[in-house]
This record gives sequence, C-alpha cells and structure tokens, in this order.
Amino acid sequence: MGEPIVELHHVFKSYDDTVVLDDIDITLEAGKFYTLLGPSGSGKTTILRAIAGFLNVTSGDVVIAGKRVNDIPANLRQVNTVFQNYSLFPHMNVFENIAYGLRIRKVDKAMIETRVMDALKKVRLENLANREISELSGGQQQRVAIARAIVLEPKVLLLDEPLSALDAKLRKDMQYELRDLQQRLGITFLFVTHDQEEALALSDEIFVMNDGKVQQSGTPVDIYDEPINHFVADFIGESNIVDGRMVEDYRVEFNGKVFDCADAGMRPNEHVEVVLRPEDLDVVPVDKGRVAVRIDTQLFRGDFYEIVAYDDGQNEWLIHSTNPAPEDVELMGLYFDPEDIHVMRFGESEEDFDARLESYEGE
Ligand SMILES: Nc1ncnc2c1ncn2[C@@H]1O[C@H](COP(=O)(O)OP(=O)(O)OP(=O)(O)O)[C@@H](O)[C@H]1O
Repeated sequence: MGEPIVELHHVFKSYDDTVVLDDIDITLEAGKFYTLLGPSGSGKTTILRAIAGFLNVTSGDVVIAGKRVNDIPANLRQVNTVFQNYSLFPHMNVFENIAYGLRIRKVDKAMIETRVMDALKKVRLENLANREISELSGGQQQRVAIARAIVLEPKVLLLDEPLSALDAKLRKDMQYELRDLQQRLGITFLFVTHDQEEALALSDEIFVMNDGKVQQSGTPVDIYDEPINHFVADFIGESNIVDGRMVEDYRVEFNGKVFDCADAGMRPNEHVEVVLRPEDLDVVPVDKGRVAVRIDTQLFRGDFYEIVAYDDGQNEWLIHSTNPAPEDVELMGLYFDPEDIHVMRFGESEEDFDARLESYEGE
C-alpha cells in the first residue's frame, strides 16, 4: 500500500435525526485518482466537505497526512476544492484569480509571479495569464480553477462534479485532460460524480455510495465484474439480475436449470441473486441456447443492437448484441459462458465478500 494521504475512520454525520454519513471508513493513497460515485443525496459532497473542513463530523476521525484534523480549520488543511461552477472571480483576470490565495497568505510578489506562472504552465494556459474570465471557454475556466487550487500545493484536490455543466463533447475532452493532469501533477484527486461511465474511465479506485454508506470500493474493473450487491450491479453499467439458488460451489440454479459458474463459498441452497451483463449474452437458435426467450423489441444503437426479450417466467432480459436477432423467429435462445454468471449473496458486507473471494481464489 502507498502512503496514506487522507483517512476517514468511522465517520458519521447527522442532521437532527437524519444520518447522512454512516460509518465511512476510507483511505486515499498519495498520487492516485479516486472517485466518489453515487446517486443524488448519497453523501458524496458531504464527504468532500468533511475532508475540506467545511463541516464538522458528528463522530469519527478525519486524518490528513497522518494528522487528525477534526479541529483544524479549512484554510489550514492541505486540501483544495474545485467546485462545480468553478467559483472564479469574474472581475479578476486569469493571473489574479490564481494569485488570490497566495496574496491572502502574504506570499511575496516575486514568488507569486513564479508560482502562478508555474501553475499556468502545468494546466497549459501560460499564454492566457492576462485574459478576463468571461473570455474563456468552459474547458479553459476549468483549467484556471484547477490552477488556482494547485498553486497552493495541496496534498489532495477535491473535485465536486466539475464536468457536469459541460456539453457532452467537451466533457469527454475534459475527462482525458483531467486524467492526464492528475498523472502529470501526481497529486491525489478525489472526484465526485453521479456518472458511472465517467467514474469507470477516470479512476484508479471508485467508492460507490448509496444512503450515506460506501457500498463497495475497488478498481473500475473489480466493481464492474464483481459487484457485491443489487445496488452496485444495477448502478454500474446495465445488468440482468435474476433470483437464484446456489446448489453447491460453482453450481447455481436459475430459470429452472442448474448452471456451472465461477462463484463459490455460499451455503448450499442459499437464495442468491444472479447477474448477467447484456454484452455477455448472445442470441442463438433456441436449441443452442441456455435460456429460451421471446424477442420483444430491438433497437440499433450504432455499435450494437439493444434487444429486449422475456423468458417464460416473464423475466425481462436486456441483450447487447453485435448481430441483430432474426425478425421472423420469435423464440430464440440466450447463450452465455459460466464465467459470465456472477452470483451475489443477499446483504453481504464488503469485508465478507473480499474474504470469500480470497478463500476460493486461493484454492
Ligand atoms: N445542511 C444540511 N442539513 C440537512 N440535511 C443536509 C444538509 N446538507 C446535506 N444534507 C442532506 O445530506 C444528504 C447527502 O447530501 P450530499 O450533498 O452529500 O449528497 P450528494 O451525494 O453529494 O448529492 P448530489 O449528487 O445531489 O450533490 C442529502 O439527503 C441532503 O439532503
């Protein structure tokens, strides 16, 4: 494990009787890109505010660079925030916006000049030092906001949905730019978004939030391939989730049939949920399929066909197929490989899930 820069230990935050952070326990290492991903109201911004020092936590410890900072004011924490609307000063030019924090800290004039120009170089805006804020594009404004934050040499940069106001094309460009910038600067980024594609594309590690709790943390691939519960499977990517029964290790029953699978470590006959991703399903002739389905609709989505089908138990199946289903055949088969079947226990904690995974991966 790398050097821990931010640690939240058993952090709770309540407003009156409402718990908005419920036992948050996370560690951010130096130099990595982290994302808090979750729906509106799940507690993402509250975590940023707790780290930045804009709110007091109800209980638990907030630790930055090894030091407990619960009682340290925001301006003395080595953390800076880039807000959604960037909060740039419209009456100051680019240089003055970036210099502002240094002037407040009474840094001398020559040093301000050096540090501002250095920050501008890092975000590749050195030619725009004298521009007015109103004369910048959305992407350039974002870079000024980042330069203004990094000029103060924070250990962590907190980014609260900085891309949400941008149009789709610019948003994608800025995703590449943010990722590149984080790697060049080597500063830890903690980025907030409710856009799962953005989180998957940018992050070294994602914390999936819901109801004030971290539901799961891990690399984008881990979270996509091995979601621990219904919420995560549903929120990250698209999923078919059906009820099933674990017959024994590596054998699960659903849709009235027993299938080989790659999961183990459950109780025999345990009631489980089974996840199959739409892109892992192929539509084949019914006698070659593992589940028989009636095709309901299909839409051409450019790089795949989106097909909706129903099995005889009226479960809906979403399929992303490179080939269209034949128009004239109503009953088709779904084919999938054993390793595409992902089995989830009800109510399993992340610790128990990790321990179970380790126990059978070690076999
Ligand atoms: N000052 C406050 N008083 C009472 N409740 C609050 C306060 N601030 C936040 N909350 C509540 O805390 C919960 C978490 O809010 P938070 O802003 O952290 O969510 P979020 O995941 O960042 O959502 P969004 O994506 O909409 O910004 C919400 O239910 C919100 O209504």
